[in-house]
Amino acid sequence: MTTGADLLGLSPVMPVVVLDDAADAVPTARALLAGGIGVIELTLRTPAALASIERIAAEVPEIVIGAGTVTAPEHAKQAADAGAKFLVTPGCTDSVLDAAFDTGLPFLPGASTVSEAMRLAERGLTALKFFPAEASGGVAYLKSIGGPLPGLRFCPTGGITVKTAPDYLALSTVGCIGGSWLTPKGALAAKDFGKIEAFAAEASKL
Ligand SMILES: O=C(O)C(=O)C[C@H](O)[C@H](O)COP(=O)(O)O
Repeated sequence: MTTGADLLGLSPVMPVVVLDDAADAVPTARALLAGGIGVIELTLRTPAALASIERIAAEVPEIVIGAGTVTAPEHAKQAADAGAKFLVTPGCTDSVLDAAFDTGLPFLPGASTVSEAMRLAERGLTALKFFPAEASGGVAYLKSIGGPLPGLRFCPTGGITVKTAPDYLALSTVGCIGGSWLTPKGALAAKDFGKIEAFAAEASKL
C-alpha cells in the first residue's frame, strides 16, 4: 500500500477509533479484524493514542493501523515513529501537509470545500477525507462536486451511520466511508469487544 488511493480500497468502512486506555488497543484491533475489518484510523485525540498505535503495529500486524486527527506537523512524525502505516487529517494546512509528505506514508488529507479539494489536487493528492460529511452537505454535496472535480475520490466521514453508509458507498467518487460507530465509548468502557466485533461484521458487509 503506497498511496492514498490504496487506502480507500482497504475496507468499505474505515473505523475511526478513540481510545482512552492503551490496554484496549490490541483487543479492539483483534475484534475489528475478527469482524472482517482490516484497517483502523486511530485518532490522536487522547494521550493513549500513540501507545495504542505502537501496540497494534507490534501485536496485530494483520490490521493496517493509521493515525487520525493529525492536526499539527509534529503529529505526523510522532505517528510514523509509533508505527502508523498511514495518516488522516480532518483538514489541511501547508505545514501539516509538508510534514505528512516528509513521513513518506500514504495519507488522506481532509477537505470540505471545493477550493480545499482543488488545492490538494494541485499537490497530487486526489484521495481525500470529506469531513465533516453530513454537516457539509453529505451525499448531495458529493454528487454536486463530482461534476467539476471528476478526478477526486473521497472517504466521507462525520455523522455517517450504518443506515446512511450505503447512500455514500453507492457514489462512484466514494471509495470508503469513515465512522466511529463501530467502537462506541460505552462498549469500550465495558470492554465489550464482542459488540465491537458484531458492529465490524455488519460494517464489513456494506
Ligand atoms: O478526529 C478526527 O480527525 C476527525 O476527523 C473526526 C472523526 O473522523 C469524526 O469525528 C468521526 O465522525 P463520527 O463517525 O461522526 O463520530
